[in-house]
Amino acid sequence: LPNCSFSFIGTDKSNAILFPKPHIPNNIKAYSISDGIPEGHVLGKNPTEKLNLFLQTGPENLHKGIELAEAETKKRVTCIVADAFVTSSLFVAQTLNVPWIALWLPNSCSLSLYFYTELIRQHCANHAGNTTLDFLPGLSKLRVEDMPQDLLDVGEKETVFARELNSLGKVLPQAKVVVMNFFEELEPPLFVQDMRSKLQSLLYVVPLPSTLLPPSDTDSSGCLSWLDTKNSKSVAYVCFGTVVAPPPHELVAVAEALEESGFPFLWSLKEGLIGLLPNGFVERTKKHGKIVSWAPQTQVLAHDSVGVFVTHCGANSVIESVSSGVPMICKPFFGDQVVAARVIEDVWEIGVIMEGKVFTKNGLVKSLDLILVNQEGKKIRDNALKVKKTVEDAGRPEGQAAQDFDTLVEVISRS
Ligand SMILES: O=c1ccn([C@@H]2O[C@H](COP(=O)(O)OP(=O)(O)O[C@H]3O[C@H](CO)[C@@H](O)[C@H](O)[C@H]3O)[C@@H](O)[C@H]2O)c(=O)[nH]1
Repeated sequence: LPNCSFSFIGTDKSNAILFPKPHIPNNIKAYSISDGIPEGHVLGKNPTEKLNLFLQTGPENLHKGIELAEAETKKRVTCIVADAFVTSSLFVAQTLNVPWIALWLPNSCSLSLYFYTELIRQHCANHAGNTTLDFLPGLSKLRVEDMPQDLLDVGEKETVFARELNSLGKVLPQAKVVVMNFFEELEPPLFVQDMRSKLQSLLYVVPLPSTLLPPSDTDSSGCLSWLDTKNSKSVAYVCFGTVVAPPPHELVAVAEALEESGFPFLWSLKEGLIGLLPNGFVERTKKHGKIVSWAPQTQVLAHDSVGVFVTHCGANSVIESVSSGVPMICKPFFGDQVVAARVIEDVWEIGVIMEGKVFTKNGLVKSLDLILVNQEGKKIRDNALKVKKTVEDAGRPEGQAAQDFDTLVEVISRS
């Protein structure tokens, strides 16, 4: 839409990361609003603290961003496209009398939970952890133990972030469009049907097959050339995304498992965490292991040498893994990650969840053996390749993603 102006409202910090990047078209301009973090406040370890502080700033903060954009462009805002859980953006859209388009960026299936909150809470209060939630359309494999804590916390325990999420069942039907960051072709059909019956419009936009995914930043750490020296499907790639980190004893268990199993491994591990690894681990595993603080993940997963992804199941990691046909060993931490892990293990059958959702040396060695070499893992490996094929087909010009993209462009340009 070269004739439309897009004002991207973010915090100073997020804009500073995004906007120096190449490929940003000229008609997108960034405006910064408050991140809600009080001056001098030191953030704790809880990954959602930042979100809570930002969400507390409410609609006034967003209004300020819109005022900045309107003053500079001398144009009126005609449509708001926002992260679904920033629900105050709906109120801003209503005040301005413009359509609200909500983006659901976490793992897609987790959206269902916010339409069945009360039923889920009752079910969880009365059933054991391994009981399935048979009443969830298309997601009857989900279990009580897979339910995000944020969904179950009520009263004083409910954070601002949780409150926003838990209100989505009422809020999202007011969106002109809800956009999923996933492939409709991989969703359980009953889930999609159920969501469509509750929303004005549901579009599946964005991801393309791995070959077309935008490249991650350069391979300055030499991951790809290192992978070139390894055998096909032999390497375990380990990465837990940008937000979470396993507790120290689990990091040690991962290291011990990688050392004991002897499989080649590539580990993207934040610099500050290397000191937590067992003494001498880096030196001892130098021959078959490589640790970097940032890997070009999309290309790593698309590399033929990678045979398994040890992941926290963040939505982008899942998309990148399924696009490349790489089976997963799942260690979800919170929220949508836990739901995705269950879908990976029990719906697509392209991976396994760590027992008890905890890393232990023996547990991880067992899972690596299963996926990389054992005959019993063949079905998982084959399924991962089938899923890759589905994604490739879904990304073709005549596929649903391309059609939904055109529909979204039309909705925005008409508003
Ligand atoms: O060394 C690295 C590490 C990460 N990445 C990229 O960073 C992104 C990480 O995204 P994701 O897998 O979604 O993880 P997080 O950013 O940690 O995920 C947060 O955001 C997701 C999307 O809303 C949610 O699904 C998660 O629960 C939440 O933790 C991916 O594109 C990776 O390719 C790299 O390229 N190299």
